[in-house]
Amino acid sequence: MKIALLGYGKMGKAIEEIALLRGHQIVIKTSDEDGYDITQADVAIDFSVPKAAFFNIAKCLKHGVPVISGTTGWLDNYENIVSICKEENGAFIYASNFSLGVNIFFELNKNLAKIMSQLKQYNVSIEEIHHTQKLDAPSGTAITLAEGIISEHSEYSKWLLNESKEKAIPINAKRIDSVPGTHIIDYSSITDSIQLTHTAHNRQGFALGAIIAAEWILDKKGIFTMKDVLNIG
Ligand SMILES: NC(=O)C1=CN([C@@H]2O[C@H](COP(=O)(O)OP(=O)(O)OC[C@H]3O[C@@H](n4cnc5c(N)ncnc54)[C@H](O)[C@@H]3O)[C@@H](O)[C@H]2O)C=CC1
Ligand SMILES: O=C(O)C1=N[C@H](C(=O)O)C[C@H](O)C1
Repeated sequence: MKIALLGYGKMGKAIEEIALLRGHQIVIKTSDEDGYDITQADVAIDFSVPKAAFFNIAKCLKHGVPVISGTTGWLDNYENIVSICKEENGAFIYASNFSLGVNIFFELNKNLAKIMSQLKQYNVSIEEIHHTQKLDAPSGTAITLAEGIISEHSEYSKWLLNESKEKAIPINAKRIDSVPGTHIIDYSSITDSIQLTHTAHNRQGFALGAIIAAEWILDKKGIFTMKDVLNIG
């Protein structure tokens, strides 16, 4: 398939490498919002920056090009994209994390939250560690984890960044050198702690997941998630 890479930074380059190995063609690679004809592509993959994602995704949908977005930090505009996708009868997937491992981790997180909801002596917190170039905090993945806990655990109704309050899940964001992405869910009581950890060793898992999603969406119409693509949970 012919792929447009909207965002040609760390992720764009990792996606290009795996896409070529899988026999795909990169017809557009851009770090700008203009100066290319999106209709040359069968599918677009947006890994850009929070302020550019909405424009990039909307442009694809308005030109009938299915689009995958992994950009984080733009979700205030998610419902607008849903409306555009419906109006244009387009195809769209957003995932805060495209890796298989994290999508399994999302399911483990919800199952654990369901159990811990019965055990009020444990308090939950989330830690996310990323490289120092990351623009947004907390990570999109940490937000998805917090939302997963809130959906299953009656004690929690929101999350807070680097802050503890009743009914809120604290998300502690750390930025260290070149860490690709580590997420830790911690349930602690006075007597012990239970932790679930996902550690990305590099960006290949994110990149492969995004390409698998792009291959999957080619003949679809609608708004999907990685649960639809991977058929897990
Ligand atoms: N969902 C997932 O699985 C993952 C999501 N991410 C997210 O993907 C995004 C990109 O991450 P990285 O590649 O590490 O960042 P990066 O900073 O290396 O690359 C972003 C690129 O976007 C370019 N850009 C700026 N404005 C643009 C525009 N208007 N149109 C297209 N490109 C534009 C920048 O010049 C830069 O080259 C971030 O939001 C990050 O959180 C990162 C890894 C995995
Ligand atoms: O910016 C990154 O690098 C990553 N961003 C995503 C996020 O915000 O969750 C996914 C991954 O953790 C890497």
